[in-house]
Amino acid sequence: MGGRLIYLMGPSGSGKDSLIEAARKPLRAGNCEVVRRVITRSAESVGEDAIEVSREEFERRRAKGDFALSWQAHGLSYGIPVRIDQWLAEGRHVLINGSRGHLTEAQLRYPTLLPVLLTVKDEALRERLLRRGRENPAEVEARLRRNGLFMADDSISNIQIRRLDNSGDLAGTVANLLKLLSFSAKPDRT
Ligand SMILES: Nc1ncnc2c1ncn2[C@@H]1O[C@H](COP(=O)(O)OP(=O)(O)O)[C@@H](O)[C@H]1O
Ligand SMILES: O=P(O)(O)OC[C@H]1O[C@H](OP(=O)(O)OP(=O)(O)O)[C@H](O)[C@@H]1O
Repeated sequence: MGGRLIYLMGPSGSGKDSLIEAARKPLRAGNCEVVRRVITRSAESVGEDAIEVSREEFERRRAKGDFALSWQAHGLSYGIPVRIDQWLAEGRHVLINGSRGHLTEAQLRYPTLLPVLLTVKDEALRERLLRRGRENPAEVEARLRRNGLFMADDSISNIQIRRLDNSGDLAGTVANLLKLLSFSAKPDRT
């Protein structure tokens, strides 16, 4: 029986990377792999544990079929390595840092994926993005605008999405994620 794809999504700055880092060990212990994304983010940027490549290299890998899923946002390209298919076939669950804008396409390829939406109160989002300090103020505003578009568009709420609030402390969010997955990620529910 195959594993289940856990599709974590949420606005930039909501805490997806922080949550993934904090939950990595218990997820592994629960038979859930976390995949490193391939991103065309410049090498000097700090941030998630991702594989940074040039645009040319990204396109080369995409054309070669290296990605199970790929999308563009914030002027960057993001790819999910195709090795996740092997893990899923072996019965392991896989958690990915996904995109709200790519959810529909992702569901076409993975009909049983579990969509988990990380939310955070509006006022905290700008503050977190600014505190992270990776983007300049204009880029932060662009991310907030993008989030506003998703909030105004109810298309991502047409399917059953598990919501996880990260407005409080991270440890609480980790505990809630693990609780949610221990219930939802069982193979017999796929
Ligand atoms: N629960 C939390 N409480 C306070 N700060 C948080 C929390 N979760 C994340 N952060 C901080 O918010 C910023 C954005 O988090 P990050 O994980 O980079 O978000 P994302 O990956 O969704 O863009 C980081 O500076 C991070 O340390
Ligand atoms: O369609 P959306 O839901 O808006 O998502 C667009 C992209 O933004 C997020 O990345 P990330 O949080 O890494 O963006 P960042 O570059 O601001 O960190 C998410 O993981 C997607 O790759």
